[in-house]
Amino acid sequence: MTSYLLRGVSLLGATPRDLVIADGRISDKPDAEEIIDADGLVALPGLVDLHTHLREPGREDAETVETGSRSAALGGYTAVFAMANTSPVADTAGVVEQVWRLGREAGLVDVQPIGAVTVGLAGKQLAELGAMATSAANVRIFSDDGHCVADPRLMRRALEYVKAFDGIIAQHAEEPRLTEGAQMHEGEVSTRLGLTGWPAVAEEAIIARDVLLAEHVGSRLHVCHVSTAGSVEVLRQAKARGVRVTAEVTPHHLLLTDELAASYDPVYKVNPPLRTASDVEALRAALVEGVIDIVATDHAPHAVEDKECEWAYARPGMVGLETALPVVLSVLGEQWDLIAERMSRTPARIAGLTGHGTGLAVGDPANLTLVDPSARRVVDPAELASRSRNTPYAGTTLPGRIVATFLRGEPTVLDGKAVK
Ligand SMILES: NC(=O)N[C@@H](CC(=O)O)C(=O)O
Ligand SMILES: [Zn+2]
Repeated sequence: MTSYLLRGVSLLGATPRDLVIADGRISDKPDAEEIIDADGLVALPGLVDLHTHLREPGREDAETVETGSRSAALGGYTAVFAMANTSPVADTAGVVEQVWRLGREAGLVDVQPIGAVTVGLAGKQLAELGAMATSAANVRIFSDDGHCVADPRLMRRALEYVKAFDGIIAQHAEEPRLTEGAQMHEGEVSTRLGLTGWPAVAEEAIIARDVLLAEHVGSRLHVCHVSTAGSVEVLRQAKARGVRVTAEVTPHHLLLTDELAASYDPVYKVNPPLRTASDVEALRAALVEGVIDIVATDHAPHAVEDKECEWAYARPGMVGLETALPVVLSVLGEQWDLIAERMSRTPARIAGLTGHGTGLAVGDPANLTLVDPSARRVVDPAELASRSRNTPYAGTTLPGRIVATFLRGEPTVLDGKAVK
């Protein structure tokens, strides 16, 4: 295993120093076989994404575990959690083990499968949560993401079931009766465009219900892709009462608004939908404050025929792994410790993922990423490593370039390029 000396690297913005990586760990050895000039680069613990769609098995034309892993590594990630809405659905030990094994074979990031809460994501009966938890994939997070676990009795039972092993139910909060036929955020813009709206209350009502259920059961709830100011207030109250709830926000909900739907370009169609400028403002404040715990990408690759069509027929979702850190940098500025907290340490802690999200101290596993904060890049969809091109940032200039990523001391990205 090659050892590396990162010359003049800044740990989270601190005074530049040399950092040695040897035998897969941060080392106190004085030198190394390879020297990397890290002048002007900032080291962050490798990013951890709790919400990635990898599309394998079933839609390998949109993404595979390998292409998604490469996209993740290029974005500075060393671990991603793969959502269960594949085909077949990841609702058995067999499928989660398959995804886990494919991740290990690709060897670019640690791929941790999320198991479905209900069989086939159909919301009717609980999936084999226990079998997935005891499988080689060691599943601790369960989600029907893409669908809401709308039945309150099933949600209660799922929370009760995972409590035994301190598991988490990650909810896609969308009351389906309030979003029938919805195409975008319900508000001024949807009225002007004549598109059916997805009201904020469809999200807020489910979060309010679920924090009460989680409180009642004493179990852990995680709220996926929080998108409204009202949701932030529900979470704030629940946390103040001591409910075991955590929440994520996506980079796109921190930057983009529903005004973009006026272009009718389906690249801006996503669930939950892009909201208003005042929601964006509330989400940013909640992330800084910690009412929202983490940033998660909701990387949702889609094939051209599912995206480049009429708005009403397009699938919702955007790719996000390769632009997440630049978007967050543009939103938060160079608050490196906060970025490390929200994109690496806290997601690792929520998931109970050891070896990731560390302090980059001597002896820690060398899972880290090097960023050039002074670089600015124009996003070109053709340059993405993801198999899909549905980025809302085409032609946008974003700050920060991910120069290198290390997974247990092995580079997965060097000089901004994937190593394999
Ligand atoms: N976010 C999306 O718009 N789409 C996701 C599902 C989801 O996260 O809800 C997908 O799987 O495409
Ligand atoms: Zn979702």
